[in-house]
Amino acid sequence: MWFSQTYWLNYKNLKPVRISWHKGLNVVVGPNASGKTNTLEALSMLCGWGQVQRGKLRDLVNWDSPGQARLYSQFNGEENISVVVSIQDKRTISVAGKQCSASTLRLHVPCLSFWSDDVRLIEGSPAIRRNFLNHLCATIVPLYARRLYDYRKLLRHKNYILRAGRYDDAVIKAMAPVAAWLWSYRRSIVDLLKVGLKEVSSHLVEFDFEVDIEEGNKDYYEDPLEAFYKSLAFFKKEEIARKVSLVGPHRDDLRITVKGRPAFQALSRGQRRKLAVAFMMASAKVVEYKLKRSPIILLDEVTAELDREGKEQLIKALFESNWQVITATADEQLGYIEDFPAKVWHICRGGLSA
Ligand SMILES: Nc1ncnc2c1ncn2[C@@H]1O[C@H](COP(=O)(O)OP(=O)(O)OP(=O)(O)O)[C@@H](O)[C@H]1O
Repeated sequence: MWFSQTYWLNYKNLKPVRISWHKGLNVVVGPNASGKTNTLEALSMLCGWGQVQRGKLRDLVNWDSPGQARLYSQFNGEENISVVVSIQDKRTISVAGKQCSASTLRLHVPCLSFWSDDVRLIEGSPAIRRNFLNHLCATIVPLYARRLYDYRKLLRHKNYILRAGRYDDAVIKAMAPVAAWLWSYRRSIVDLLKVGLKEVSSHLVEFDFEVDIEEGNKDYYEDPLEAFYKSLAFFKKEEIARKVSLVGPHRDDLRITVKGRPAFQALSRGQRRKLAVAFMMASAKVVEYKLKRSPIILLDEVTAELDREGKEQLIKALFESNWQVITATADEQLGYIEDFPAKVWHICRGGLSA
């Protein structure tokens, strides 16, 4: 899928403008605070995702013109559809004139984004890697988001009971099938992610690395349901003593190593950024394998901290991906790379132009 035309009104600092996007690689160049992230955020919302930073929906409406913010897009590709997103105190989405949910829209237009903080995928806490996996799994199967929500609700309840100094087998019984489902699904996606990483990383990273999922204190048993019960039995005393739930998908992590060492120790910042981008591109491959649709890729400040060679490698890899990629950068020199294979857009004070 790809954005063919967009139009926005009253969205943050963005000036109303009709844009006909290039089907391949697009680069939005502009100084700080010009509206690059806002542009990518508006595009991401048109694909059914939420705000980049937590806050009220009302904060997305232009401060000087209270009312509604409206985003429009025509998508082409595996399907030709028009999408309208209206934002005020709540968000409403319509696809081809009919109201629909964000998760349904995400299935029509799979979109993966990489925000400047996502470089922490390699060096940050396990929660960041779990979020990455959750985002990918939910893009492919909307039911995943529902199961995750149910699991988190049960987990909160279990922790509440543990804090009260009790242990409740009924909660465990309710949690077990959901935990087993999440573990199985995550593992199948990580297996595909490894295939995707093999395909994309040779163009992007010059070092070998290993990836695997580390399931939250799970003992090895073929059947994940059995593994959940057996691991819980093993950790029961410790859970009661520490008053916290220690076994389950909420403790999962993606183990990323280079020559047996954690990647965050073994790699420079630029290398970590390249590896994070490789993960993002590999996840786009997974979406393509599973949904049989080309994903749209949104990248914010992805070339920061890369040397000239790294930037050229990345641009080449993005160009050759055959996906629609829209990337934003403050790096004015990027557009001047020789034979630059992208459509360059300029943004200044919220006004986007060719
Ligand atoms: N609701 C709003 N109405 C009007 N302006 C807003 C609103 N919300 C945010 N802004 C402004 O949008 C401006 C641009 O933000 P954005 O994050 O897109 O910049 P950027 O081009 O990505 O900058 P940087 O290169 O520094 O990351 C900010 O200066 C912010 O004050």
